[in-house]
This record gives sequence, structure tokens and C-alpha cells, in this order.
Amino acid sequence: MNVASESFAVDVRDLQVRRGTHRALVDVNVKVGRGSITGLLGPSGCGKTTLMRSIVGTQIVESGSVTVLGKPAGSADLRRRVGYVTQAPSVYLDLSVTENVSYFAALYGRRGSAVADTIAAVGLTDHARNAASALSGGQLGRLSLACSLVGDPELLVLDEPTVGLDPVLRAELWEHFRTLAARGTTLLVSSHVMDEADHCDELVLLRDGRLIAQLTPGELRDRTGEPSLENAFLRLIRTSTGA
Ligand SMILES: Nc1ncnc2c1ncn2[C@@H]1O[C@H](COP(=O)(O)OP(=O)(O)OP(=O)(O)O)[C@@H](O)[C@H]1O
Repeated sequence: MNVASESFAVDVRDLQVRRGTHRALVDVNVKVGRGSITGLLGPSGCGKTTLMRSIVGTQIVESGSVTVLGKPAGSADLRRRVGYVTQAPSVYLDLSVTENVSYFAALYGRRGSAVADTIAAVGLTDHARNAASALSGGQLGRLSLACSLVGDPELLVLDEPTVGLDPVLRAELWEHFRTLAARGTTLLVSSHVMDEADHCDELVLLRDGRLIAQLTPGELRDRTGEPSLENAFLRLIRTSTGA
């Protein structure tokens, strides 16, 4: 593995992915710095989940390379170092919140206060003894996130983690993501709404499977002259398609 790939948490080069007959990703190049929060943004169907699946190693790719923490995506060595939370919560419904998080903590060899701290970080302390089957959809999503967070992975890939959350919980989760990044965790967070983009260090903007730009929120504003990130993204899309 070359040195350039080692210095990034994620290094995607010339990636092409087909899903069925559809070209889901076309010539995508993305680099994600360690200890940063990168927002993966774009309209529904633009390829966000496909890019995340390629990074965690669950997507068959047609060509190009995806290097994660210095190893090819999907390497056995990365299993404990990369956390992936999908849009579909994956928890044990017959176990309580604490039992679910404890199970994943044990898998990853985490001890002490990690379980209670993680449950608090996702705002589920009041439900700690409840069975997962008794949680609401938003609470289930947060439990799924906690099960991944408790392993303290070096790279966390989160598919729309704040969907369906109220503004207070959303703000608290972003604060938690910032704390994790300050400790050196790399976060890749997808969203199809731009109002969360300001929480990110860098933005990866996709449309129709193509990378439109990778830049900071400030650079996006400067490049387009639009103070609102929503408008800035729309302007960039229109410029890139000549619309
Ligand atoms: N199993 C599949 N077979 C064929 N095409 C697929 C499959 N899954 C996704 N696609 C197509 O690949 C493209 C990219 O899908 P992807 O799920 O990566 O988009 P997304 O940006 O994550 O969308 P969303 O924001 O709605 O979750 C879409 O056009 C989608 O229709």
C-alpha cells in the first residue's frame, strides 16, 4: 500500500459501480482525512449508500480502488476498525437497550462505563431497561447507532443517522460526533438535507453517481456566492450540468 493512501482514512480512486443495469458511481475520486467529519450529500438516488457500501466493503465494484485505513476496503483486518450504521436498524428486538449495547461492547472488548456512556450519548438512558421491540423508530435507529459507537471504531460510516430525530437530539448527536472526531475518529455521514452540512469539515457532493465537488462548507459558499448551503448546492448542480 502506498504512503499517500496510508495518510487518509479513506482513499477512493476512479471508482465505478454498477447496480443492475444502472451506473451507480462513475469515476468517483474522494479522499477523507483522519479525525475529520465528512458529509456525503446529494439528492435521493445519487449514489450515497453505494459509495458507503463500497467503503465498508459490502459492494461489488466494477473498477477503481477503495483504500480504508491503509488497507483494501473489506479486508478482514478492518472489521473491528470500521463501524457502519445502515438506514435499517440492526438490533436484537428481544433484548433490552442495555443488553444490546453490552453485547456489542463484549464483542469489541469494551469494559467499564462504555455501555452506559454510549447509551447516554444517544439519549436512551431513560429507556435502558426497555426491550428494543418497545422503542419507537427513531429510538431504534439511535440504539443501532449506539451498538456501533460502543466498539469505538476508527472509522464510522453513518447512513442518514439523524433522520426522524427532533432538533434537540440532532444537535446533541452532532456534538457527540464532534467529540469523537476531536479524539481522532473519522466520520463519514450521509444526509440528503443540506442543513446539517455546516457540522462537517468537508462535503462530498454527489449527483447521478458523479462527484460534483469535495470542499469545505466555506469553500462551497465562496465558490457560489450563496450564504445558504442549500442554495449553494443547487447553484453548483446547475453550473455542473449547464442548466
Ligand atoms: N439493488 C439495486 N439494483 C439496481 N439498482 C439499484 C439497487 N440499489 C440501488 N440502485 C440504484 O443505484 C442508484 C444509487 O442508489 P443509492 O442507494 O446509492 O442512492 P442514495 O443516494 O443512497 O439514495 P437515498 O438518499 O434515497 O438513500 C439509484 O439510482 C438506485 O435506483
